[in-house]
Amino acid sequence: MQTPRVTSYSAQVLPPKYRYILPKLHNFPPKGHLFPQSIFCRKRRMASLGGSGFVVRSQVVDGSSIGVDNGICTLNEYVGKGGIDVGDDLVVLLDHIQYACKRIAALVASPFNSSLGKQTSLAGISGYGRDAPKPLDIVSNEIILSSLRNSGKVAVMASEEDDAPIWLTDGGPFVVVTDPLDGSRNIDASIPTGTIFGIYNRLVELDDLPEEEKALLNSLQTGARLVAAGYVLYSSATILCASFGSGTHAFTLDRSTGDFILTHPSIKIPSRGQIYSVNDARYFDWPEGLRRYIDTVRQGKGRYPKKYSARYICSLVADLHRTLMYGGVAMNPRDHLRIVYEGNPLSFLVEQAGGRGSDGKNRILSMQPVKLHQRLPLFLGSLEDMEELESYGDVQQKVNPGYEV
Ligand SMILES: O=P(O)(O)OC[C@H]1O[C@](O)(COP(=O)(O)O)[C@@H](O)[C@@H]1O
Repeated sequence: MQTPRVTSYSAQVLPPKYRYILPKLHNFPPKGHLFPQSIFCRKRRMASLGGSGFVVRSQVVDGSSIGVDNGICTLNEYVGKGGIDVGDDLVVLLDHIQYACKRIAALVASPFNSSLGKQTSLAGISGYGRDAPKPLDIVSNEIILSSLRNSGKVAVMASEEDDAPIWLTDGGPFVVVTDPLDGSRNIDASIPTGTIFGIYNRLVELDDLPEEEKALLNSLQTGARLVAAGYVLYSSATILCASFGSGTHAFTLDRSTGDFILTHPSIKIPSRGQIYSVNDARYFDWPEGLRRYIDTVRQGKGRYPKKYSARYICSLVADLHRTLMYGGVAMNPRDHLRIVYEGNPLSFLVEQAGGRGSDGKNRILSMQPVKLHQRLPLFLGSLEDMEELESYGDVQQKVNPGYEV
């Protein structure tokens, strides 16, 4: 199996001449979010669930009712004309992303995934060291690429697995950034993994630039420009969590019908959690501020007078999903995760759920990426926990020795 690797464009760095221009382009088009507030999903009997007691609670999102007691609402219905109506182009794109993620879900759960993982010809691509793409990353990347291409709606795809963005369709209205299979180092132990994606509008004012250049510039949009973002968690359940700019909503795959069903409308991250999530074997490489913060909250001496617990799966999507559900902070304080594929989409989801995403100092969504594969410290979580953490000032891990695992 071959992976297309494009290497030509000068290290995928934003050329200096654009550093001032790109943020200005970001006023186009105005981002007063695309979608109307009124949300209604049509009723459907839960035939396939056979009265299992599965209930989508009626909730209020921005004053509108969403979900129907004892009824179900699929992702397609949610985003379609009877739902929030994100527009036909985005509906088509989401349908293709869903399909790709169902294929990846099947792949990671397959009895054959471990033999795939042992195709050494695909592993150990030189120069990547510990971050060498695993075969399942590569297959997942190809699945997503083919779905985006087939959608006809994507001008450019930038993937963590590719050196450069891939130009797909002239006139495609969207730009998709993705980490096709995050946490894949866990796959042999059947620990959860996830796909992360972000969707931007194509910047039409760049259309006349050479392909490589416009592909890069479109991919380096700030997170504040996201039209939609999401992750798919491959775990005991397959959960697609997404935001289209008005709240964060999770849909669970019903394996009997193949539909993603709205199960967690309008997720609100608790303003406080009692959980911190970090690889604390790195404690001795942390700066003083981060050590003090963790020492303080685990003794119950922080602003919230309870002892915090540690939870760390080492699979970003899973750690974030738990954080959205229970609150707290999920962090990787070293320069490891990437702003374009992980930082921006996940910060968008957290903010839409009422939390905060930062690099320990700055709001992620306001940062201008200057490199496609730019890495940064990433802190995502409950508003009050994040404020407390940031008040320690010095929380970014600057030394980053080569960890083996
Ligand atoms: O080794 P660390 O610093 O704990 O990093 C673990 C993190 O790296 C990831 O595995 C992503 O790294 P890769 O992009 O190299 O796969 C996340 O899923 C996880 O949260």
